Amino acid sequence: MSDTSSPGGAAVPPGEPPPRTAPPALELRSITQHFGSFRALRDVDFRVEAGEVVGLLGENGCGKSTLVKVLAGVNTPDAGGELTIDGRPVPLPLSAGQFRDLGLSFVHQDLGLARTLTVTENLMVGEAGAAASRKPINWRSQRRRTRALLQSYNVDVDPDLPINQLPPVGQALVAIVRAAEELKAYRARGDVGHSILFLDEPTVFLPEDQVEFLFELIRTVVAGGASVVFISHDLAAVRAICDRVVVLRDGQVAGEARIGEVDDRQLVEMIVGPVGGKLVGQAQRRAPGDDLGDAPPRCTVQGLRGGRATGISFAVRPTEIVGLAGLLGSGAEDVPYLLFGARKATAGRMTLDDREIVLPVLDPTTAVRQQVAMVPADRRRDGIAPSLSVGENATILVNDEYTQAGRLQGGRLRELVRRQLERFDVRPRNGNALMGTLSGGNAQKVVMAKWLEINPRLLLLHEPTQGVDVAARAEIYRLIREASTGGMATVWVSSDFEELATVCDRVLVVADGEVRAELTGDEVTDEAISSAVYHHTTDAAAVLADEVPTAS
Ligand SMILES: Nc1ncnc2c1ncn2[C@@H]1O[C@H](COP(=O)(O)OP(=O)(O)OP(=O)(O)O)[C@@H](O)[C@H]1O
Repeated sequence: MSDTSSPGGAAVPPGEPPPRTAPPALELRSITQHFGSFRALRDVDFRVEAGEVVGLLGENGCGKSTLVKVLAGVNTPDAGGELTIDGRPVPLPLSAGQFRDLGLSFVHQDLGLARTLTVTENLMVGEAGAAASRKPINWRSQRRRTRALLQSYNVDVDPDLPINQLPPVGQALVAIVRAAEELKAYRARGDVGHSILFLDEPTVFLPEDQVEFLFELIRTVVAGGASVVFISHDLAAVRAICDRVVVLRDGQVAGEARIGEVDDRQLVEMIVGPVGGKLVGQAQRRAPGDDLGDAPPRCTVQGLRGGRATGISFAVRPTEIVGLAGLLGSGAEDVPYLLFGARKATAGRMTLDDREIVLPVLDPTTAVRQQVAMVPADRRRDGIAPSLSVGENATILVNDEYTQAGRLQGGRLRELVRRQLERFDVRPRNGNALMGTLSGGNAQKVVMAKWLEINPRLLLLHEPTQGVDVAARAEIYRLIREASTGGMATVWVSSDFEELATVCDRVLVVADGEVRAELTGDEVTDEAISSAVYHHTTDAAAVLADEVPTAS
């Protein structure tokens, strides 16, 4: 760990802390934040030097988003905290929208887009608000400008589509473009101080092949003289783009380091404490000797069509975890939704044990009745009810089993929730907390708990560990492996090939809507999956423009 001062102006090469010559671009001191009696932040000091990319790391629920929301004017911290920007004190709390005048710009975890408005409408929000003119909006020229703007960032989304009809990756790219444009507009005012872009888990929605887009954007932002705060659980991404990391644990600063001075194990130990290092890279593959034998398939899928899938067939045996790997647009990401009936298949049959399911007429209610579970990628939209309690969310699918003479058995349900929160290490361990107040990763753990409670025969997963911290991720791998020993068949779709290599018994490579290759046993490695995916994809530059919506 080092003194990580750096100068004003230029980007700092990793591992070389030069002497400090200018005040930090931003400095927070003694920030404490209570929510009721719960203390989410305690005496946090945090600074960002000019031209620096700072990684803000820590376990799910440690307070990263809470700190960022203090700067966004969303949270009102306790009295006593201080903020300086370019050495000038700025009184706290900040008012809503004040961040724009301070040169701060945000991509929040929930992206902060107006979901029912179009891409064009979202990208002009700031501009329209700033323009005092009362002239009617010329939509045709707005759309043209939006298209040109998106093109300048190499983002291929339809300006006329409402945000909620874009896939998560498209939504994330729009939010990132909007934030970058806000910074540009601030700098264009001239005679302004430093500017800072805050990215709260931006890689969550970005498949591997889109992450480089984000890095390029960060480099451009820094080259333009701005700084970036990068919140992520993706340590490879942190290592690739950050100069320095600051780690929070339980709402306090647990340490900081220049990225070149710590290896992965040290980084993980800074985040989760000494035990954490043991968890990293721990494969959750089938135990030696526990082979699948010649058990007949539990689930067989034949001729699945819908979305980008043009004829996908495969089988999964009891206890087996089968990964589907493909680039965005390959069709792999459609499979869970089609097999759950969340999106209508145009053709295909699934056999689950001895029951045949005609996929084009399947709906989610029937799927659940057949003990098919699905953890969607976009949990904010499809996975949780934010205004219900954590307990209600976790038990919503099994209420019938806890009802007697038309009345819910409160005591038994509370006991179930207690066990679920314990098993999935959900923090805080409070079943009465509102789901919407949970941190992103903890919300994902509740979604997993909810689905595993129905004892699935078939578990469908789409990016199940996005936004989940490194220790909790290892725990989720273990819990799914444990649940599968009861005979559950699992289909795991992820753009994180390292994750597939860690958990899957077998990986199917999907390209152009079909299964093109199969990797088994020792072939299931990160490198082999990646190479097979690129080898079999004829058009690796899959586009977003004609991407289908992720769920109905
Ligand atoms: N508005 C709120 N009301 C009550 N509790 C809240 C509120 N916002 C956040 N919290 C709590 O504060 C703690 C910190 O949450 P925060 O979202 O900052 O975590 P995080 O570090 O960003 O986690 P993750 O990596 O999972 O996104 C959590 O326990 C969360 O439940």
